[in-house]
Amino acid sequence: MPAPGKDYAAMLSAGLKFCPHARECGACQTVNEPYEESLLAKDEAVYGLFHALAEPDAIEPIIGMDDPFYYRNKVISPFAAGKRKKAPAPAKIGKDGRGAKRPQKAEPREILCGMYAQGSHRIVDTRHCLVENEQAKAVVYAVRDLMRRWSIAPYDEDAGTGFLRHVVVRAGHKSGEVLVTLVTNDEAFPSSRSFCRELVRLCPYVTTVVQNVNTRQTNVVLGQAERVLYGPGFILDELCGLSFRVSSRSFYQVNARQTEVLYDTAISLAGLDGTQTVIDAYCGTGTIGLVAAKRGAARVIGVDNVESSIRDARENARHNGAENVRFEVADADEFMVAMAKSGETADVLLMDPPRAGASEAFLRAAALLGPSRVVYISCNPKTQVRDVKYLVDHGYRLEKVQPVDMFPHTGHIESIALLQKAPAKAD
Ligand SMILES: C[S@@+](CC[C@H](N)C(=O)[O-])C[C@H]1O[C@@H](n2cnc3c(N)ncnc32)[C@H](O)[C@@H]1O
Repeated sequence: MPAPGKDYAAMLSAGLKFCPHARECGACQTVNEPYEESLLAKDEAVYGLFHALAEPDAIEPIIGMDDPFYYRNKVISPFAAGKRKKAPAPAKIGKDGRGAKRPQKAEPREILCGMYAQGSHRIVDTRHCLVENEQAKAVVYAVRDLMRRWSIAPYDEDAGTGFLRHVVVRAGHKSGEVLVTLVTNDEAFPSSRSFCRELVRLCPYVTTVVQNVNTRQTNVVLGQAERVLYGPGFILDELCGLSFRVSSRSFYQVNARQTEVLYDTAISLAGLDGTQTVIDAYCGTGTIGLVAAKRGAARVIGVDNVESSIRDARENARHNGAENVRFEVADADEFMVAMAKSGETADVLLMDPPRAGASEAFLRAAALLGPSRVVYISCNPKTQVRDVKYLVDHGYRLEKVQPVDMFPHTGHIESIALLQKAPAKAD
């Protein structure tokens, strides 16, 4: 077999996938390399980080995907004006007027969409992306075509002018429902109803469209204000046999197929036997906590600081018939500190913080609360190992590290660490 990554023509003729945008886009650093090699590199990185804190056989090899393509169920694209097309050279006109042509209308500027090239705001057209959900990607290009036809101006980030800034598309991996968020630079959206009607005609799998208004000059994609333009304003999707509601601003894992593997692994590491109180810290829409509630937790308390996520989490509890759960909107640090002070107890702490990891205040309160197990899910093992070390220094043992490949072809690593409270030392 030819060495993939070295000879693209050979790769294609061997039936292997090849990303034509890889060099320019830069989001998937290893997409044109053999998948197994990138898994080995991730294994080495995790081993390098954790080996000083755990027994060598406690660090498991990464769980990869059988089919590591088109897995991203969330697709984001900016819009911007491209270069104006060159005007044709003026025709030579004879004295008798021969050669004269009617003046041409100025060509409209191209509208660019796709992804920002790594570390820049230059848009690369990534139509043939190998990791994004294909239906969601088609929506991006349908929106771009409608912008052209309806003369909707793309946003100009330097001048702060133009109308459509971004589109964010989320596809339910089991339900097939698709949520489209149009991020606009103005609240007024004339003809939004006919725009949505046409979008749904072009992409009939779109089940809801939301307008998000972001008028600030910022790199943050979403603004605060939203209104539903079409459909219910959220999609439903299934994970681990439960149904989840996902709305525009709520966190939802981008690789749903591997999320099931991640949650199955985390819940089995939690060792639930029907008696435990479980905290689901940084719970998002309550997904992992609800799976725990259905698989052996006596009681689950979830906390997240995004209001819409908690609204979704409560709705998710209701429509999955989970009565042994409670979700709170709060800062996770404040929640943990209050919980530790109140004298309440918890047996298992499930935690899944953002890339920055947990704060020392959170970890101090966790150690004080003293759950017998901590199952720490992270999308950044560098901050995870820092936090694990804190817990190891404060009475816990690192029992297992299980990486799961949530982001194939990229350098990103997701891993689960299981910590167990070490027995108190006899004096
Ligand atoms: C990696 S996501 C995990 C979500 C969820 N466990 C899941 O699997 O879908 C991190 C979550 O932390 C929340 N978050 C970030 N900072 C927080 C804070 N200081 N307090 C509470 N939640 C926070 C975010 O809103 C987001 O939902």
